[in-house]
Amino acid sequence: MRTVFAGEAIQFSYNKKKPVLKGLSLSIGDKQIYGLLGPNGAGKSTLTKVMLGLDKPQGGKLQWFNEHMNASTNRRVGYVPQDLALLYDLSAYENVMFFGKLYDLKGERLKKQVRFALEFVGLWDERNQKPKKFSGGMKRRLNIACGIVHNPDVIILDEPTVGVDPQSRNRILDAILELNQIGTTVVYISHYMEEVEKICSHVGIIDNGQLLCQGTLNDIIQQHTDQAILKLELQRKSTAYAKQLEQYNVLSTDGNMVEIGIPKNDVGAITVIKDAFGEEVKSFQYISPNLEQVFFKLTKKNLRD
Ligand SMILES: Nc1ncnc2c1ncn2[C@@H]1O[C@H](COP(=O)(O)OP(=O)(O)OP(=O)(O)O)[C@@H](O)[C@H]1O
Repeated sequence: MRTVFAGEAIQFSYNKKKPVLKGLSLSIGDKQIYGLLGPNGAGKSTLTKVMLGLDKPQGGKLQWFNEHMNASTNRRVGYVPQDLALLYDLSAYENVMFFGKLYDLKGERLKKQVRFALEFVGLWDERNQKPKKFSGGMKRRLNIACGIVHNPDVIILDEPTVGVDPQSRNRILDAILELNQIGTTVVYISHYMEEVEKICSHVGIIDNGQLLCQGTLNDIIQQHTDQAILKLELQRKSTAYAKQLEQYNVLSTDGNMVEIGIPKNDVGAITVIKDAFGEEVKSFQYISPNLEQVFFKLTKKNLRD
């Protein structure tokens, strides 16, 4: 696998008292969809700014495409910021043109790329409208078109689905998958665990300015989880079964709901527990180990805390 980004022991602080990135190392491989996860304040945006060369690290080493960052590597990286970066008095077409020109595109190539970007996000028919009339989802899609107009090899998207309707969200996720299929490496920052599980091939979890783990989605789930969860809905309040529940690894109880941790590859445990409660079981649900569990185990926080 070719590495497109390699960061080693990156250190960064806005002021001397409080380091934000504390010797963080991570690597992103060619054509990956790399999900960058971390609780609020973990340092994701700061890391992104350092990766883009907008902030200079005080220590460590970083390389794009096996080179030190320079004007030519910068041109190969696109960025879609969390805050919409649009010019509201220009049309959608003019917005994308503007960003294309910033990357030195000209003439026919510029026009072709603007058309490609707008078609890609499904806004070609609306190209002459001004974004102030757009819905939240359309603005987000235009933001993405501006980030991909120069056909970057890597695109970094910072929470691109925040505040959009489900239809636009699906369009955005499909567009990201399509971009990846045509060879673009994607760095995807999101607070939505289910989105990361749906589209990302690789995941890195950071907290407190350090990388806690990185790898393929499957490897991370396998390595950092030891149990699955069986959710039981019982006929009576869970307190009525206190004695019976003693022998299990009860994770939580709420009314007549009980969550029991079971060894992740021990499917037989489900039958044993169900049989033990017999008619008392109203319904049950098996939750296989997932990224949310890994995140909670490593950070002791929920992603949206
Ligand atoms: N411009 C700044 N000046 C001083 N401190 C900052 C600045 N920007 C961020 N910080 C601090 O750096 C730390 C990391 O913030 P950062 O925005 O990188 O985290 P994040 O993981 O992107 O969080 P979120 O998920 O909330 O966007 C936080 O403690 C934050 O308060």
